Amino acid sequence: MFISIDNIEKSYGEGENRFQVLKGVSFQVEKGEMAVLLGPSGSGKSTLLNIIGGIDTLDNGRVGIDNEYIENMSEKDRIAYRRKNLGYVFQNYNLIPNLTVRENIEVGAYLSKNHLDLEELLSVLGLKKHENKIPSQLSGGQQQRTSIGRAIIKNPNLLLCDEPTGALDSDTSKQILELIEKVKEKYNTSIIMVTHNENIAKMADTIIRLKDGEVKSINKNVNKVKASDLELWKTLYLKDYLENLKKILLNILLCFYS
Ligand SMILES: Nc1ncnc2c1ncn2[C@@H]1O[C@H](COP(=O)(O)OP(=O)(O)OP(=O)(O)O)[C@@H](O)[C@H]1O
Repeated sequence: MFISIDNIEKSYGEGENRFQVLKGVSFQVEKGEMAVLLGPSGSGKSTLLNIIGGIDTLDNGRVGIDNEYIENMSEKDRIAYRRKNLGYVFQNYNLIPNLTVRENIEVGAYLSKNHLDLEELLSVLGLKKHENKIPSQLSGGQQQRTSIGRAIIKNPNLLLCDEPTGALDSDTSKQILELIEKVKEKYNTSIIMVTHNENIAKMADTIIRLKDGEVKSINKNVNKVKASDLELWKTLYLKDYLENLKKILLNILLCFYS
């Protein structure tokens, strides 16, 4: 097994305020496979991703990539391990504001001896004509393409994506998901992607459902959908509809009690 997440436990706070966020989470991901972590807000998805990415620490359990376990390493080896194995894509891009697209991606290349070819990657990302712009001159989708480039240029074994389309409209979201799918197929990258969107999960090889810090189910996705065929608008429409309904009900209540 390529990526092995074994019995992860994590709590925040002390004494009476102690709150267990992850209660023994285990799953595996094969090389070149995409796993989606699906679950409601507060179920522990981002905490888990941050632990796998070495951004946060765990209380119990272990994370292994290709039989290397980060918990057994010195700080120096841990940094080298992160550089070699991990790329991170966040919802809010986190680009360096005064560097161009090309320079932002190049930052990732300096972290690896085995990096991908920058010119080829700029073409794969569809960013060739924007390469000399700085982030404030880009659309949200172009900024997210740049952040995917920065994460992937070092040719990591594992790409971690935390709600990568959370700040984007449905058309741009689809383009970004198509790009993530293309990267996975071209470079055989393993991907763990966090989302609360059931429709996005349909593109995964494996769907892992989390609830209250526990794994509720792990399913191989036999009816996998290509990113280009995902129906994202339905979810957004339902979300907008529920939001409007909530506002209407609140207004009725306010009228009633005022
Ligand atoms: N640094 C922290 N200190 C204390 N509690 C935290 C910390 N980080 C997360 N939590 C708590 O852990 C729980 C899980 O948070 P997490 O962000 O992992 O959930 P999530 O499933 O990613 O939610 P969302 O979809 O809303 O981002 C939440 O109740 C949150 O308040």
